[in-house]
Amino acid sequence: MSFERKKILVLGAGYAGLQTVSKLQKLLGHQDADITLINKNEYHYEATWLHETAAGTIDWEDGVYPVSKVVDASKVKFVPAEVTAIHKDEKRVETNQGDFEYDILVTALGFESETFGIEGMEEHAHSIVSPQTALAARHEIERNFANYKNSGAEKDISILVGGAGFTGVEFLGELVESVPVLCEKYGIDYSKVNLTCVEAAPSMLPMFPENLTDYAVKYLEDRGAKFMIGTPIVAANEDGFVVKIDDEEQQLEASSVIWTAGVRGNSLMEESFDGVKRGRIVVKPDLTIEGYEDIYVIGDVAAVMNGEGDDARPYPTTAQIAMQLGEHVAKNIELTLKGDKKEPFKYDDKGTVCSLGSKDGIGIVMGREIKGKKAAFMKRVIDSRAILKIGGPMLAYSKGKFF
Ligand SMILES: Cc1cc2nc3c(=O)[nH]c(=O)nc-3n(C[C@H](O)[C@H](O)[C@H](O)COP(=O)(O)OP(=O)(O)OC[C@H]3O[C@@H](n4cnc5c(N)ncnc54)[C@H](O)[C@@H]3O)c2cc1C
Repeated sequence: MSFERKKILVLGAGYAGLQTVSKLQKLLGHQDADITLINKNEYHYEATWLHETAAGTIDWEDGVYPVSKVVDASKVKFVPAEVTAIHKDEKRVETNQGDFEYDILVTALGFESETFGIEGMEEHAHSIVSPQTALAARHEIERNFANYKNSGAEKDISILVGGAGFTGVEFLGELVESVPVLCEKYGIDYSKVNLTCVEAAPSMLPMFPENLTDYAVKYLEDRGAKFMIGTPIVAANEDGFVVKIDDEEQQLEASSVIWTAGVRGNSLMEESFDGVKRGRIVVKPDLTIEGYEDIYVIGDVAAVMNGEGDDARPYPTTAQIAMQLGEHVAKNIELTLKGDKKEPFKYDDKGTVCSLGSKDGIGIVMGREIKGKKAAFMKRVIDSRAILKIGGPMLAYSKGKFF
């Protein structure tokens, strides 16, 4: 391939950014481009495993690996740095380690917590959006058990989970596994622990049919979880959540409060681009943004539209689509460098599996409903496949969920 050597800058080493780099280094030769990857940490974390870290069913190190395990240093320069500003008209990115210029930019800065302005939520609730926040939640949960007997043991241990969406349900699935272990470790009767999930919407897990949702609820209720569905949280405070029941505000007391009900795209997006809503910008079918042929936006900071005109709706932001977007951007960059036309992105939805701890789950895979052990097995396949696709067989062997 012969063409002018362009500077390609990739921001973020999550599923989208790291998949872009992994594919680019396969598609391009050493002399074809200057590729730089910038990420806040030296490591990549499996964001889809964070609820496991938060509940304490895995160690946080299990869900992370060094970015250097994926990056071919002869083709890609990896810079651990925090992006602080994107100057789209100057083709320049500012970081805490200096400025970087680019010809082609791939923005893949991922998600952060969204509390929808609920009073006190940011201050009083833990979120599950990074290894650090997940670890903080886990430590607080365990502290309650460790201190239970010293505290006079008058009150039950109560854990409140805000949101019965995908993350909330997966987190509860882990909690019903880890809490009995904590009870045993600290000599506490399981009946002294309350696990309550509060959800504003009248139903939960809208991506699954009712029979699968009912299965998940029964599985979790049988193991001690309680659900308060159709119950809006109006505030969080040091005692727990304030909820609205029959138009009356009521305090729910808790020793630990975890908010799982909202994520948004990185807030750097609003500061850098126009027309950004909740950290997400609408991308064109070729995954660039309007007016900027050389800026690709992918992963949780992108609104990738499904359909056309007024009926168009963004696809849900998931790791599955983030990885497909990363691969597609790498292909479009290769095409551009060769002087060819970029191709439109087509999403291949392979389905969704929601885990209920390590041994159970529900899901729809290739259009077929699954539940129980089969779903748990499928989840391990999906988790390990992500590592295989990005990092290859050796990394999947050391970090995947089968060995
Ligand atoms: C608990 C949980 C369970 C989930 N389960 C599933 C699931 O089962 N299936 C599924 O498909 N999806 C799931 N998701 C959603 C999925 O994790 C996200 O859609 C996915 O992580 C998005 O990938 P991304 O690459 O866009 O962003 P991210 O994974 O968020 O990666 C962004 C990267 O950018 C870095 N970064 C951020 N800001 C800066 C900065 N200023 N400077 C430099 N670097 C920066 C971050 O450190 C990170 O490495 C789950 C999410 C959570 C929280």
